[in-house]
Amino acid sequence: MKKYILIVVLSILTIAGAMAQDIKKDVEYGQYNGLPRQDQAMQKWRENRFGQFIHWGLYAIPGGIWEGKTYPYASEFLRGSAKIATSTWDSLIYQFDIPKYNPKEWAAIAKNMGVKYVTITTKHHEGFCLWPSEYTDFDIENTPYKKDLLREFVDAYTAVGIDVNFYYSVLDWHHPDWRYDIKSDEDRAAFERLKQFTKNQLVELVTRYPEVKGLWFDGTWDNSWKKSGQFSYELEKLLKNKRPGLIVNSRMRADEHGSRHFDSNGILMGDYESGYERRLPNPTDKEVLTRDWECCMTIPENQWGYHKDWSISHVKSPLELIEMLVQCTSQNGNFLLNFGPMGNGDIRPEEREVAKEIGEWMKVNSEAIYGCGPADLEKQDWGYYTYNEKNGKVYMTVFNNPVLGKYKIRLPKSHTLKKASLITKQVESLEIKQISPTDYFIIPDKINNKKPFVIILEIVDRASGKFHQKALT
Ligand SMILES: C[C@@H]1O/C(=N\OC(=O)Nc2ccccc2)[C@@H](O)[C@H](O)[C@@H]1O
Repeated sequence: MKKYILIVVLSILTIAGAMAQDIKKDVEYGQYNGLPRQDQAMQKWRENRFGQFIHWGLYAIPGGIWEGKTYPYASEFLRGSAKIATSTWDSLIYQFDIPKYNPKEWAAIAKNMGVKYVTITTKHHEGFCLWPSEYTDFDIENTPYKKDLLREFVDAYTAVGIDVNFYYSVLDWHHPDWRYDIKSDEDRAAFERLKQFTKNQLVELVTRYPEVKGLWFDGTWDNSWKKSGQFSYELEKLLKNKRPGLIVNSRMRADEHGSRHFDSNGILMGDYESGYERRLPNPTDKEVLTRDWECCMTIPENQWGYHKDWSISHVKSPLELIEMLVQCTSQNGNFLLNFGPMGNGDIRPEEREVAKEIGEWMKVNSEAIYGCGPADLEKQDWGYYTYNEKNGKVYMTVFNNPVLGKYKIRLPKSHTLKKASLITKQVESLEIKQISPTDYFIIPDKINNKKPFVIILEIVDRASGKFHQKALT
C-alpha cells in the first residue's frame, strides 16, 4: 500500500513541477524592448564583429607584482591578491603620469589589427576614473597627467572610424558607500547614495562623450545590485533616452527577483549577451544563433590588466585568436580581444605583435568577417562557415586540412553549389565534385596553406536560382 501512495505523491509532484515551469513569472523589471534589435545602431554593432577591449587603470602600474612578489591571479585584482590597504593602493594615483600614452598610436594599432569597435574601462572595480568626474576626486584630474585622457582616446579612435564603447564597473572598491549586500538600514542608506553616484557618473559619461555607442557594465554580481532591479531597469531607460541608439550589455541588469543576464522568464536583458568571458560556445551550439552575443577574451590565460610577467600562463597565439574570431562570427557573435596597456601608457611588444599578425590576416580575409553571420549549414571539420546576407556569399574559412585532401560540404537538397573561388592563392585551384544529392567535395590541386584561408561559395536555391538565404531560425 505504501508503495502505491509513494507513486501517487511522486506523480503529483512531477505534474506540479511541470506546470510551474510553464507559468510565466510576474516580471516587472525584466526585458522591455523586443530583441534582436533591428535599428541601425545595433545593425552596425552586429556588422562590426571584431572589437578591441582595453583594461587600463592604476593596476597597470604594479602589473601583478608587489614588494617583489609575483601574483599570478588577474593583475587588476592585485589589490586583493596582495592584501594591500586601500590607502596604499589609492596612492598609486600619484604615479599615474603615463609619459608613453599616445592615443593616436593606440588607434592606429587597433585600425591595422582590423577592429571596428573598442571598449575601454572608464572605471574598473578599483574606482579610479579615466575621465575628470564631477562626482569624485579619484580620477585622472588628480594624477600627474591631469588631462582628460578619455577625451583624447575617444577623439583618436573616432578619427580612424572605430566605434567607441565604455566599460563601467558598478562595483567600486574605493567608494565608502559600496555594500556587498543590504542587511541593515545603514546599508540601505549607503547603497542608495552609491546608486545615485553611479547614475550621476553614467549620465556624465554619455553627456560628456556623446560619441559613445555603448555601455559595457560589469561588477554587478553582488546581492546589493541584484536587489536593485527596478533601479537598474529605470537607469537603462534613462541612459537610452539621453543617448538614443545606445547599446547595453546583459551584465547591467538583474530583474526584481535577482536574475542576471536573463530575466526570471529566461528573456535576455540588455541588447546582447555578455556571459562568454574567456570562453566560447560549443562550435555546433545552435541556441546562441538566436540572439546577439559577444565573447570577451584575454591574450594570456587570465590577465585583463597589464601583468609584467606573461610567462606565468599560456599566451594565445594570433592563430588561436583568429580562429576564435571566425567561430564567433559563424555563430552570430562578436569577438572582443583584450589589450592591457602598461602603467606608462605604452602598448607591450607582445600585444603589438598579436595586433600586427591578426591585422595581416584581416587585410586579406576580412570579407568573411565584417557584415557576416551564421550560414545555417552543417558544420564540417575543416573550419567554419560565415555568410553575408547582403551579397549572398558563403565563406568557408579553413583551419584544419583534411587527410582526405578534399573539403566536404553538405547543402540542403534544395540548393546547389554553383561556384567555389579563393580570396588568396593559398591553394592553386579548386575542383567541385558532387558526390550525392546533398554532398560535395571541394578539391584543391594541392594543399600547401600555412595560414587559415577562405573559399568563397556561391550556393543557389534550385527553384528560385537565387543565392543561399539563411533559413529564418
Ligand atoms: C571582463 C572582466 O570582467 C570581470 N568579471 O567578470 C565576471 O565576473 N564575469 C562573469 C561572471 C559570472 C558569469 C559570467 C561572467 C572583471 O572582474 C575582470 O576584471 C574583467 O573586467
